[in-house]
Amino acid sequence: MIIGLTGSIASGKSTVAQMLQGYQLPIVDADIVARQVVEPGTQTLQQIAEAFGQEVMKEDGTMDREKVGAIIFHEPAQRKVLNDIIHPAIRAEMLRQRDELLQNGAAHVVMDIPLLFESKLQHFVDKILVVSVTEEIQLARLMERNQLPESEARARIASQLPMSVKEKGADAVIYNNTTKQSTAEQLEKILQQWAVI
Ligand SMILES: CC(C)(COP(=O)(O)OP(=O)(O)OC[C@H]1O[C@@H](n2cnc3c(N)ncnc32)[C@H](O)[C@@H]1O)[C@@H](O)C(=O)NCCC(=O)NCCS
Ligand SMILES: Nc1ncnc2c1ncn2[C@@H]1O[C@H](COP(=O)(O)OP(=O)(O)OP(=O)(O)O)[C@@H](O)[C@H]1O
Repeated sequence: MIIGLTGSIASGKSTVAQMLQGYQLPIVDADIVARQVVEPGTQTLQQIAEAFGQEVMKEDGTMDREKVGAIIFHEPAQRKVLNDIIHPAIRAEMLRQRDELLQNGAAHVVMDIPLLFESKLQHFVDKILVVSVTEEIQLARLMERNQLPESEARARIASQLPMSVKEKGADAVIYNNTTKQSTAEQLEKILQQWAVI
């Protein structure tokens, strides 16, 4: 079974992904792939430098993530420019990693895709698991984790679909508002229901 793990920014996807790894389930992580496809020397990075200018490049030849983030989380048109360049590369690499795991005998693969709904990638997966939090907790955890002022954190949250839309499209929802223990218990029940464990 291919499980799509999604939710909004700072909802707790990585936290749940770590728990899934504890069940020996292999993960394909879109955020990691998004870093791999812009490594120095890639065509994708070259296209980003052409579109956004040399000022988004660091001296060591890597992409300045902070600068790109400051642009694209505030300007929808610029976000589309970046997405149009980077998303095809991310998709191709994610499918390659998924197929490699399946060929190597994995019975189940988890695909951690923050923008699964925004990018309409439901067809990539068999079941969709959404990690949900209230906006208040999401905001507090995002500000704390990324050391962001409230305005920056709100801009990032606003750049994604509302949590309620993601919950509607889910096969199962984990409510990650309280303890990690509660989250782990909800996850275990879902995996049992889906006969993954
Ligand atoms: C803008 C970038 C450089 C900021 O880098 P940074 O290290 O600060 O954040 P990171 O990559 O860890 O992403 C954190 C979270 O931001 C959200 N996010 C990232 N990109 C986007 C986007 N284009 N639209 C909406 N939300 C996004 C996701 O929830 C993601 O999990 C980076 O996020 C990026 O390259 N984004 C484009 C690729 C993409 O869409 N990634 C999301 C997964 S496919
Ligand atoms: N149940 C919880 N209780 C307390 N803190 C939590 C809980 N779940 C997650 N966190 C914390 O909230 C922050 C966001 O969680 P996490 O990084 O797992 O989210 P994410 O959905 O993967 O985020 P992103 O979309 O940005 O990659 C982290 O600092 C994490 O340690």
